[in-house]
Amino acid sequence: MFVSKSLDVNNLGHLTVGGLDAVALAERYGTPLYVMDEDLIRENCRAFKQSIDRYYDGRGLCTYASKAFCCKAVCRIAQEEGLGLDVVSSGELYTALQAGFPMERVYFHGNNKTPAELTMALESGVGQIVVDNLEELQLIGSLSRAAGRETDILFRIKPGIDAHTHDFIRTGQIDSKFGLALENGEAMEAVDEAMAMKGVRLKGLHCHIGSQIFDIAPFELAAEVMIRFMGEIQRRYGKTLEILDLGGGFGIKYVDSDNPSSYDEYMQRVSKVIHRCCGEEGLPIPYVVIEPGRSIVGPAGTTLYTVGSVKEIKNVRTYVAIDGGMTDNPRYALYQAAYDLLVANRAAEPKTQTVTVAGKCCESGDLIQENARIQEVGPGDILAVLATGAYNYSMASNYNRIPRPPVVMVSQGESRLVVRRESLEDLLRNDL
Ligand SMILES: Cc1ncc(COP(=O)(O)O)c(C=O)c1O
Ligand SMILES: N[C@@H](CCCC[NH3+])C(=O)O
Repeated sequence: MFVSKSLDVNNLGHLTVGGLDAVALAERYGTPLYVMDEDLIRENCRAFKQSIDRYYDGRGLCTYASKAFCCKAVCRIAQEEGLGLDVVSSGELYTALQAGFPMERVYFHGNNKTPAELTMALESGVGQIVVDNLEELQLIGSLSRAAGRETDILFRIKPGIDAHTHDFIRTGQIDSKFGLALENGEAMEAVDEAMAMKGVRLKGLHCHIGSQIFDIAPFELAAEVMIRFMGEIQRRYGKTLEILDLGGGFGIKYVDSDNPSSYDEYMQRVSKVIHRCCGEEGLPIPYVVIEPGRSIVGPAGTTLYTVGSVKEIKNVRTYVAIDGGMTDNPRYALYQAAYDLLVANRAAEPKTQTVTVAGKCCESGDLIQENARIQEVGPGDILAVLATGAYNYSMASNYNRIPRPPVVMVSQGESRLVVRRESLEDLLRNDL
């Protein structure tokens, strides 16, 4: 009935998230409110971990891509579930450090890491740095040598694959700001430089072909391209790379028409390709890393808003205005992302009208969804937007000086605050 198994309807006809009444949560914590089902996050972590253990005989790692939703509580969950962590900035790294995340299981990504970020990563003992470009390679080399150490690196490779997803979240093709291309030789040039360089140890390769991808075929193709390149490196240098990081990108169900493949099927099919290609190239099976973000936290999140005005413009459309908007969920404004929504206090009723849900920012494009089917709705109702656990809180802003909403985790029938609501004083904390 719902896009996420976290959701249900109780005998009051209210939406429940992780078994708790959404209307009661909205009353207790206020709106807008992000609610995350901790049990579902843990279930997703375990499903990925078990799968990778099964297909690679325990020689692999599921790292959680923290960009999807980063706070101390989620880093602790990833740690407790035995996952690694993908970070892309000093802020995400700092969050992981403050959460006590084991640094050897951290992979540091990013297409333009600053010298300060790289220094912080080296000083914190980050396990692997995923190098994006030649300038970064030089920088890591010199920082490592100055510190009298050797740093384990992977190269981010563009496998030249065009995955079917929104243009802004496609990253595997040659025209991408991320990584080193194979076609024009720059990836091998980087390998040559790394092999000759003191201060770095080339441990492996990484690719990430995009996000919200439903087909398994482009992932299989990427794995094959990467193993072939590992074979080339082996023949050129007699060096066997140990790690193959295949990134994340697995699609989730936002609306009924979305039909994601099972993650286990993805793992099985990709591992088959890896086993076959390694056999053909005469390579041992590498330590395989994956980096799901959206698929771990996305389905676990629900955002709750209070409806303010309902503006019916005859023969045009009906705007339902909420007390949040693009500041807590910019995904419709950015990608026209589809979401399922409902009136949480009338969740059992049929959806009888079509509305546009608008935020409160001074911006006409501040919409959460257009032409959304929804129950009868009026001022004071609680509107729920479903499957908002990924790239909502983490992409929130303070535009119009709107404070960011809090995050509540629900687990085993209890709720707890894991990120406080920003206060007006918080908004001024850096003003002089
Ligand atoms: C390098 C890298 N790894 C992992 C991810 C996580 O992707 P997703 O949230 O789609 O699983 C991303 C974001 O697309 C990424 O850029
Ligand atoms: N932020 C994007 C995805 C980018 C993934 C990060 N590389 C989204 O909301 O879909």
